[in-house]
Formats: sequence, structure tokens, C-alpha cells
Amino acid sequence: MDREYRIIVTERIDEAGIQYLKEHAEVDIKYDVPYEELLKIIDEYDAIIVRSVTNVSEELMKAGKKLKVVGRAGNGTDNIDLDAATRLGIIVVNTPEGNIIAAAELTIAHILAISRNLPQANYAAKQKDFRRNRFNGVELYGKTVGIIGLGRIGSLVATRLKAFGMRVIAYDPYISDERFTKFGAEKVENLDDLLRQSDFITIHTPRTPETMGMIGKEELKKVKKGVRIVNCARGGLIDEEALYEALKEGIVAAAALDVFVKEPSYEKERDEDFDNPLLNLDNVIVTPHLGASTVEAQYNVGYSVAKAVIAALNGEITPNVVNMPQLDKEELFAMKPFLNLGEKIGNIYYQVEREPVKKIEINLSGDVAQCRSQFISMSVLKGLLDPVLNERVNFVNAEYVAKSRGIDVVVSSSNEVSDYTNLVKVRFENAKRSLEFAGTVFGKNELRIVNFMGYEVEFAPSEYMLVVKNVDKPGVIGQIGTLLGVSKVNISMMRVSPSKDGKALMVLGIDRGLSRETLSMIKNIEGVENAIMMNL
Ligand SMILES: NC(=O)C1=CN([C@@H]2O[C@H](COP(=O)(O)OP(=O)(O)OC[C@H]3O[C@@H](n4cnc5c(N)ncnc54)[C@H](O)[C@@H]3O)[C@@H](O)[C@H]2O)C=CC1
Ligand SMILES: O=C(O)CCC(=O)C(=O)O
Repeated sequence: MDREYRIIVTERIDEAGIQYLKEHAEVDIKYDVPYEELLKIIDEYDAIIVRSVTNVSEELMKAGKKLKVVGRAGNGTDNIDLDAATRLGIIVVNTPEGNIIAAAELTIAHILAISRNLPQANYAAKQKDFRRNRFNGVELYGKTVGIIGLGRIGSLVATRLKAFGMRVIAYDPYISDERFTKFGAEKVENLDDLLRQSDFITIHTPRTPETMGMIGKEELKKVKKGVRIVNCARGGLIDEEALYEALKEGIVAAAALDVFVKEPSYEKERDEDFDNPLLNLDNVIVTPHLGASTVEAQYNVGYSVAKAVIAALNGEITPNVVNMPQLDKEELFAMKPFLNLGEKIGNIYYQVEREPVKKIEINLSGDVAQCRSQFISMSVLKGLLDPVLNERVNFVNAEYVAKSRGIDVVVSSSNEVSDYTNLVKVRFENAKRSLEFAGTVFGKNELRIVNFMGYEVEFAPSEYMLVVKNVDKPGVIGQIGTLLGVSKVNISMMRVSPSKDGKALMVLGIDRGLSRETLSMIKNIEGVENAIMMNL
């Protein structure tokens, strides 16, 4: 076990994921736990792992006083209040790629099922009713399918349906023209065009305020009579009441639904509380949110979410954090030492100067200027604010917290040539003065601070450090060394800056924290202007 983390899993995930979690944390499995009960116990947990049913509301996350991570074993995160998670500094991770093949294949299965009446014919045949004339279907070949949302799943559906000889048209106002071409889909400029032309419609957008009910009563007036509709994305994207009416009137010939506005229980043998009139129509086929239910997808999402949650709990930046700008693995690997450096610099300011910061100017030069500067600024903010505030500050909410505290952050990059192949310079401005620090990364991940409050001094940040500003005259260093010796403090490293205005800066790596008395004795040495104990 890494640390004493406790994780609650509220919906079924693959055993491989559970095993991984158990190797690293204490795990409680409470599938289908009622919301009110979860609200009472959530404060015991550092992380929660859910699928699509658990309502991870602001109320729940606020009640989870220790909650650091929400893991979504799957793709859509519409059951998680992402804004609230961001404000609260709770990391939300998902597994966006793990189940897309499964979801696309289920969509194809549904399209085939409603074109050939498979479930109805199967049911009848098992009742020994083999009258095949009741189940005359339609071919996909030569028909037009309209795909709404040509993202990860929509595009997989497009390429598969092309193989059936279908004409594929798609509506997605948020993607480039190249993407339509890449997946062999004709772009339609508006939803109405798609509705008018399609023999089959399949929807693959996320559930957002914009997409909720995007096919409603008005839209269903514009469809081709006899259209067949599939929803393997999210309940409510197609208005359930309007769909019911259109199915009854024969405007929609058939519908296949994997999802509903109100999700049923996926654990009970019979969910008597699930009452949806669509279930009563013969031309509707339904599945219990099976889009991700394949051996492969469940392994993918269960194992990946477990790994991501443990990594996030251990403070690692992981890919697939939903409420943070995305970084791919390679970028993350390249940037990690600079993120550590930024965090150290932010933390150093906090240790040196307890004055609230008004403005931070960050300048990146050399290799680091190629990195996404937003992440470096987030790391500086995290290092600065996390120790100061009662609330948790991490990569997820650092920008939000800084903004809400009126800290202005300006980031620039320069081609300026310096002695270092990369350099992160940070100037902190408070009501009284401004302080400058700079750092670099040697080799793969050797951090060095090279400018400390305007003094050129190069040192590797370590856990306990003593920084002394003194008049540059003989004897001061000796007295400090003696005092530390008497206090049984070992010095592991010492660097002295060149003199500036008759003052020098001495940085010492020491093996433990200093007592107040020792620190105050150092401050009282003649010629010492200031002494700061840092715990990095
Ligand atoms: N049934 C199931 O078990 C599963 C369902 N899903 C659901 O499938 C859906 C799609 O997932 P992905 O393809 O991974 O998402 P994605 O984010 O890759 O693609 C969504 C696409 O929808 C487009 N879009 C957004 N708003 C739109 C609008 N108003 N009109 C037209 N297009 C719009 C976006 O531009 C994007 O290209 C999600 O709702 C997800 O939750 C995903 C996995 C399994
Ligand atoms: O099986 C599940 O948990 C639902 C999958 C899903 O809808 C998603 O990943 O968005």
C-alpha cells in the first residue's frame, strides 16, 4: 500500500482494476449505494470511482472533506459536477479511449438490429412463431446515415457504416473540414439538413445543456418518414416524450436506445422503479447501457481508471484529467522536471516572503520555452498557494484560486541566450516590493535554483535549507558554521553568491529543521541581515 488512502467504488468495474486499487489503497466496494447513504460516508474517502450512474454532485464533493480524486471508469462525465470539482481542487480522471470501440460496435449492432427486427424476430421464434413475413427488414446498402457528433465514437461508426455501402453524412459544428474528409463523411451545415436526408440517425455527442433534447418535437417534424434512430450516447439527447409520439405515429419506424434520461439500477434483478413508456412500444429496442460492456472495454477502463486514480492520489500529473488542460504522455514526461521546478520556485517565494502576491511574471527561455507555458504557471501557483491556503490547491484549481485572490499572472517566453539551456525566471510582486527567482533543469531532471532574490547562486533545492543574507566580510560564514555545529546540525551543501552592494547570499543544505532559538542566534550574528529557514 502506498499510503493510507481509502477509495470507494460505487459501480462495478473490472476485477483487474479492483486488484490494482487493493495493492495501493484500502478499497470499499459499495455498488448501487443510495445517494443519501453515500453522502453520509463520503468524508471517509480520498477517492471515489464511478461509472455513469452515481451522481457526483457539488453537495457530495463538499461533504467529501478528504476527497481528492473522482475516477470515472468510462468516457462521459455528465454525472460529475466538473465546475464544482475544479473549484474544490478535486481531480476528475476518466478513460476516454478505453470503451470507444465497444460503444461504436454496439451502435452498429443496434442499427442492424432495427433494420432487420432481430430482437422481435428472436423473441417470436423462441415462442415458436416463425412467420417471417412479419419481420421484413430494410438494407443499409445505399441508404443515408446521419451521424450527429463526429468525435471518437461517431468517427468509428462512420468508417464502419461506409463498409456497408451507406452514404454517411455528419453534423458537428466543432470540428475541422479535414475530419469529415478523413472519416468519409459528407459535412452538413445544420441539423435540419441531416434530419431531412437521413434514413438512419445516430447520435454521438456528449450530454451538455446544448445537446440535451437536441432532437425534440420540432426536429422530429423534419425527419424523413420511416427514419430509424439510434441513441447509444446519453439519455435525453433525443427527447423521450417526442420520440414516443413519433414512434407511435410511425414517423420514426424504429428506435434503438442504450440510454435513458433516468438511468435504471444495473444491479437489481428487477427495477420496479424504472417506468418508461418507451419500453412498451414494439418498434423500440433497448439495452441496459451496454455500450461499454465488453470484456476488452471493461478491462481497459477498469484498469486504467484504477491506475489514474492512484497516480493522482500520489500527486502525479496523469493524462486524462478532465478538469485540467490535457497533456499527452510524452508531453507530460518532457515537462515534469519543469513543473517540479515551477512548484519549487512558487514554494520558495512563500517561504521567503509571507506577503500576499499581486502579480507574477514568468519568463521561459531555452528548451522550456517550447513547453506549454500554462502548465508552468499552474505549477508556480500551486507551489505558492498550496501551503498558504486552507483550501487544497493543485493543478486543477490553481488558476481558479489565483484569479479569485486577484493574482495577475503574466507568462512570456524569450529567445534571450543565457548560460543555461533552459531557464524559468519568476518575478513576484507584492505591495512592498518585487522578488526575482530563477531555476534551470540540468540533464533529465536535476533541478537548480540559479537566481535567489536577485543573487546569482546555484544550488539544488533540498528538504531543509538555510538562506542567509549577510554583509560580505570575513568571519560571518565561520560563525554560522560553528553555531550549526554546536546545534548538531549537519551541513550537506554550501553556496555563496558573488557580492552585490556589499552583501552576499549564502545557501546551506542542512539535515534537519532549525529550532527558533538557533535561527534567532544566527540572525543575531553581527553582519547577518536576514536568515530564512526553508522546508522545500
Ligand atoms: N453507451 C455507452 O455505454 C457509451 C456512451 N458514450 C457516450 O458517447 C458520446 C460520445 O463520446 P465520444 O465520441 O468519446 O465523445 P467525443 O468528445 O470524442 O465526441 C463528441 C463529438 O460531439 C460533437 N458535438 C458536441 N456538441 C455538438 C452539437 N451540439 N452538435 C453536434 N455535434 C456536437 C463534438 O464536437 C465532438 O466531435 C458521449 O455522450 C459519451 O458519454 C461513450 C462511451 C460508452
Ligand atoms: O458502462 C458504463 O459505465 C457506461 C459507459 C459510458 O456511457 C461512458 O463511458 O460514457
